[in-house]
Amino acid sequence: MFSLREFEALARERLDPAHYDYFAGGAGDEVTLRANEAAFGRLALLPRVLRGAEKRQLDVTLLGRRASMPVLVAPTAFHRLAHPEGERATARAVAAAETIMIVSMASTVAIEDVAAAAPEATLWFQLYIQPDMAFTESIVRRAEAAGCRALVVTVDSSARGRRERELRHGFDDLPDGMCCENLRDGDAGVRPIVMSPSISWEHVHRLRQITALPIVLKGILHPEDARTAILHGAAAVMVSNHGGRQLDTTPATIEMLPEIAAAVCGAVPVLLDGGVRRGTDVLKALALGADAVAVGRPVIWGLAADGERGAGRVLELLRAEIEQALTLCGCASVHDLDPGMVRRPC
Ligand SMILES: Cc1cc2nc3c(=O)[nH]c(=O)nc-3n(C[C@H](O)[C@H](O)[C@H](O)COP(=O)(O)O)c2cc1C
Ligand SMILES: O=C(O)C(=O)c1ccccc1
Repeated sequence: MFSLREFEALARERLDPAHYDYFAGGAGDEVTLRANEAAFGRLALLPRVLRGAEKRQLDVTLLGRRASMPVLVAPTAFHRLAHPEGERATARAVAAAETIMIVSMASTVAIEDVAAAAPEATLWFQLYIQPDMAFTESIVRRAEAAGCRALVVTVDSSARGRRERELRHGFDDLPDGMCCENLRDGDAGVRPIVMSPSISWEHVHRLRQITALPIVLKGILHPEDARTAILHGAAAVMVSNHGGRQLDTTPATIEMLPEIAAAVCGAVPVLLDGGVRRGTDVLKALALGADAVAVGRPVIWGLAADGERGAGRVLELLRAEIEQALTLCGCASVHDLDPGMVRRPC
């Protein structure tokens, strides 16, 4: 396997078609799903030459934790649909790669068990704020106790995206023996995840009173919301359109990045996900103002192909591609990239 795309092809062969389409699909006409990847393709890298740097530095520090490269694992639900070890395998691959896994609130392995499977991994916990704030607080306590280092609050999901591939397969529940383990509520069983239109900045404010963990807001697309996020004490913002799975026809994330980076103006780290498939995509995002990126589907394709090894291989392919592209761009470090190295051909 020599590229992330080959993993997707293999995953498609291996997975139940309903599960493949759950992972691969987007909302509506999948305009945004395609736009995320296509927008990277329209950008050109403008390399510098003869800058004589022997070694390259890929590591970054985010919210006080080192990652060996500027690539995180985005939160994605239901890893056990891709591999029996599920999120345990992903976390082990992330620990070996020395990067950061954002564990989905909708993981099919409980956050405590993900942490136990990979004690060395840096884990952040993704949260959909539930209107029942007492229940939200109990989930936050579990994430804290499991050793998660940040809360990544997803803010692009005031309703569930309408994904026609899921509707066509009638995919609306996990198979027997699998559930959202983080949603267990004592004798009440497993609660459904509520995506509520009532969630507001006020809830972010209340969450900050509940926990001392840094709060990352995921799903920011409007520069004005990036400014508001900082005013509300966000420790980082994540530019994301949920991989095209929520509101269709939003812009590609890489297209909004320059404006958001300008609005944030270095106040907090800026992360980006959506359509990152190559090391050159990572360089473009860093050049345009991201501190790091995250990958969603590619990790699932790796997991489906070969469990921990496959997810690990996906991360190592990206690392090798980043190192290669940095070298050819004349950069000794990921910090040497700047907006002048990215061109949009007219
Ligand atoms: C199958 C799948 C499940 C996802 N589940 C979640 C989730 O539980 N929480 C969340 O915040 N984002 C979720 N996302 C969105 C990802 O975090 C991320 O924004 C997106 O996948 C990035 O795009 P990429 O897949 O093109 O890399 C999911 C995405 C996919 C593909
Ligand atoms: O599928 C998704 O994109 C997603 O975010 C999600 C949220 C809750 C449960 C399952 C998946």
